[in-house]
Amino acid sequence: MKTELKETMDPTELKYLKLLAKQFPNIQDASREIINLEAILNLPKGTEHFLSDIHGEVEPFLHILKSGSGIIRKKIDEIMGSTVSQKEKNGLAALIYYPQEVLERQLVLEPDLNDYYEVTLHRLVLVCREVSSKYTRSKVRKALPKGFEYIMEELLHEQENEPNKFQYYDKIIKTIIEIGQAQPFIVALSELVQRLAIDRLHIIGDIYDRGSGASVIMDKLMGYHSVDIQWGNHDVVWMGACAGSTLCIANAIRISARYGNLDVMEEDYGINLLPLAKFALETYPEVEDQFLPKSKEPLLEQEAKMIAQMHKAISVMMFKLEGQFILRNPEMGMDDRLLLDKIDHAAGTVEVGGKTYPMNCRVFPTLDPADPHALTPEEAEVLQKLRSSFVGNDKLQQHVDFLFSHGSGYLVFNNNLLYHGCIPLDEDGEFASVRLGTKSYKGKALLDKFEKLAREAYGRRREIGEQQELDIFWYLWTGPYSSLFGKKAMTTFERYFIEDPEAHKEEKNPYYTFMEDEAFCKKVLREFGLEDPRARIVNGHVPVKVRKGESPVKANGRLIVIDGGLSRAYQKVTGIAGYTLIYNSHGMLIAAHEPFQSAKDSIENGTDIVSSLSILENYPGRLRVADTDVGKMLQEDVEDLKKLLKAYQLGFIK
Ligand SMILES: O=P(O)(O)OC[C@H]1O[C@](O)(COP(=O)(O)O)[C@@H](O)[C@@H]1O
Ligand SMILES: [Mn+2]
Repeated sequence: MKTELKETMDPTELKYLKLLAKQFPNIQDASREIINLEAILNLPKGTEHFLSDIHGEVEPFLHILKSGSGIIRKKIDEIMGSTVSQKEKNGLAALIYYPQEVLERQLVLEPDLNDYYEVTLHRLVLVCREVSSKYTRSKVRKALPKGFEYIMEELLHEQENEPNKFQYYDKIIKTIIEIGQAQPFIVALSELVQRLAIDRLHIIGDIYDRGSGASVIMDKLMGYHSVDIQWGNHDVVWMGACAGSTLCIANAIRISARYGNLDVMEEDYGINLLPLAKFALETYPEVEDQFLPKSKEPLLEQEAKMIAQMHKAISVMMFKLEGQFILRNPEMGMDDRLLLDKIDHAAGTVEVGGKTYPMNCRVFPTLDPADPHALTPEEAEVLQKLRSSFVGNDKLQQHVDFLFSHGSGYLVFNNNLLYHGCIPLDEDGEFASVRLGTKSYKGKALLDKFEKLAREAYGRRREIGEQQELDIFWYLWTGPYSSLFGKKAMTTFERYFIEDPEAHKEEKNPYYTFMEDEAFCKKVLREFGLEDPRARIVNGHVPVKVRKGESPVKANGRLIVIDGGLSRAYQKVTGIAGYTLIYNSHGMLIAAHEPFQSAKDSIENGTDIVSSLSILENYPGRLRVADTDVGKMLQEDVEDLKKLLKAYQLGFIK
């Protein structure tokens, strides 16, 4: 037997097993690990949570995150059934989401606080047990808050239904209250429920722009236990801005001005906008309506006026820089976006796509018709100052570093393909072939190349002398074959300066027609190595117009679009406040969210924002860790360990 194995054992394999033996130096250790891994493989698959197009809307984002898109409320229902009133269940959910705030209110409202604490602690432990039941003890232990680990473990694993254990269990809870630790304990348990309810968070792009809270959202994501991000077109603008692209910087400021968020930009990132303000006040004394901010809160007239002036100043700079970008990158095929040179200043018209339109504005004091894309010395100076504010910005850099370390252009994860925009197609539905440098790329290779170029540009940002080296970020924002943008052109210029809505239309890539087709989606999935009939594409970027009868589920369930419009500015178009997706061991659920009132409303009235959770697919058997990507790796580990065990048993390794 021994010789037989010796003859068949590959020397490289033996070498590998000897290395493995350093980690598991004897039969007992290797056996224990095999048993441990086999047990993990049989646990139910962890819950994944998908969010997209957050667009700086921090309050609804946090609420969706805290509530696990309704998963926690569902668990409460399952545990409490109809033994507890709806009102109490809502109250418990609100407590789990906002423990500090709810407890503060209870201090005033509750006639018998100790009784409230006791009931609440008992209930929280039940919920906590339920959400932790999917994990190994060791994983739960690692998630336990410092200081409370021991007691929490006791509570989570005690069988209080056993008569001789009940008193012990009950005493722990009573003592927590007696020694004045109920509040911190409730907070810790609530946060633990939030933490354990979701095993992995996926953000399908567009964290930035429109709303005011992107920086807070990034901080939250950086502290989250397990997250990946697929870059959105709005995110790459900020990534490019951080790398020093003046064009991306101008665009980030333009959008912040458009939505009245310049103050947040100054407060959150410490961007010094004074040079821009000074220049704008001197250069554009008149206010034009199209540059007034679309702000949720009414602004003081004077403030709105000043933002409008800055908005116009930075937009003109952006159009000039975009013109320079187009001229230095002829192969990118964006000549049709050269528009400043198509303005007839005397007639007050502009020619776009062979059609002449009247312009709603004739005031372009910094524009030289002979050289329309040249910056004036003052504009160049303003941009240089803004650039140094962005490039030397520690906080922005931390956020963008995180977008690079935890983000990518697309992701294949547990049988799903995740990306923000699209796979660029030709008119006939074939993967479009795009020339980048000396070669052409299409399908997966194109997305890989985009990502590689962005990573390289960011990695080299400190050595970069020419703006051209950062142009990949602008192409990803608005290029006709950008996988993040997915449209032929962005009509920003037209939407500022031409009244005719015909000129504002943006033509979508044929992808958005083909995405409805099951055979096409399967082809995309195959391109990314997903052959399983249950594989799916999860897409963001295009608001689902529920109001017009659109559905987030396309192509017989092979593709799901989860941009329902968290962005408040888009809710009138969509009719709801966004979709999110849950993928747990039972299957997939889509949560459709109603517009979010406020965290205050949830705290005071127990209101939630999930309007409905609908089942997209229910698997007949439960999915196990063995069915996941991590599970596949663990299975390989088990195989290796079994070989090691055999090598020990047969004496190849002593
Ligand atoms: O409504 P706004 O903020 O002016 O933005 C409109 C622009 O946003 C875009 O839709 C891109 O943003 P999204 O990625 O959120 O769709 C452009 O295509 C369009 O020109
Ligand atoms: Mn987008």
